[in-house]
Amino acid sequence: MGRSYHTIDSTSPPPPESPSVEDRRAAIAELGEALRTLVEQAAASESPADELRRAAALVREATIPVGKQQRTRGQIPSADDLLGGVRMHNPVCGDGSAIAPPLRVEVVEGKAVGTCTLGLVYEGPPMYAHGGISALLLDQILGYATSVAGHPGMTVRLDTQYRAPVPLRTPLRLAAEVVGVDGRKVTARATITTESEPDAVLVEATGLFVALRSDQSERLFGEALHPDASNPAAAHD
Ligand SMILES: CCCCC/C=C\C/C=C\C/C=C\C/C=C\CCCC(=O)SCCNC(=O)CCNC(=O)[C@H](O)C(C)(C)COP(=O)(O)OP(=O)(O)OC[C@H]1O[C@@H](n2cnc3c(N)ncnc32)[C@H](O)[C@@H]1OP(=O)(O)O
Repeated sequence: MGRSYHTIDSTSPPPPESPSVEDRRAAIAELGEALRTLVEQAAASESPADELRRAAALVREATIPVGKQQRTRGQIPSADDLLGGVRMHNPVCGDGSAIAPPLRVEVVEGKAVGTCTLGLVYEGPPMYAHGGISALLLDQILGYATSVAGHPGMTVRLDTQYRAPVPLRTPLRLAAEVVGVDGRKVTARATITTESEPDAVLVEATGLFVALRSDQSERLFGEALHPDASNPAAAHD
């Protein structure tokens, strides 16, 4: 993998050999699945206080092996492949993310189409998703649509219309497509529906994305994109 980690526990010996990227991805996904089950069951839990305290102690114990080798803010995860679109910890799609539903996205007839089910951990109004979570999902699928259309950029504007509440624990469908390109500015639209009623739009959004100039890309991401460049800031988190 050729990437060094900032080790916060210098007493622990390094592993005998680097496991393969595929094996680390599988392990990250396994941990992500366990974490998602934990946070969902915690959000839905009606267990008595002593059970919750026992769980808190177990979780603190589980944090020890996970924390042994940590990357800094300026280091891209070694299991990721940015150009290949692998982002293991993406908070919407990442298999390793405790907070990702995760959203599964594919391209269907030029549109980005996503599916997910939101658990009680995303609750805003009782029984329904928090509005910020809907915006998060929409921003992600809009970004995906602009990327697959060959116009990746950063969101500079996200207009969201909430027409009906998004039900939790109900299979959802998201769809997004690019509707306009004007130089570096790309406009895309997206919707959230349930899978069972794909014509009844619950939330819709229009996103404006701006493709970065190379100087902007360097300024914002240079530290992460050139890990070998001398950068004293990278030594600190
Ligand atoms: C994008 C990738 C870069 C490379 C990174 C490397 C790897 C990444 C790999 C994969 C990514 C994979 C997945 C990502 C998936 C989902 C992510 C979801 C998207 C996000 O979560 S992303 C985070 C939130 N996002 C921000 O954190 C942006 C904050 N922002 C800025 O950092 C600056 O805004 C910047 C640098 C973007 C632009 O720089 P700037 O603002 O100086 O604008 P600039 O001069 O370049 O403008 C050009 C034209 O856009 C117009 N324009 C600008 N802003 C406007 C606005 N708000 N409304 C209307 N028009 C606007 C101007 O008016 C001008 O228009 P005109 O040409 O007509 O004059």
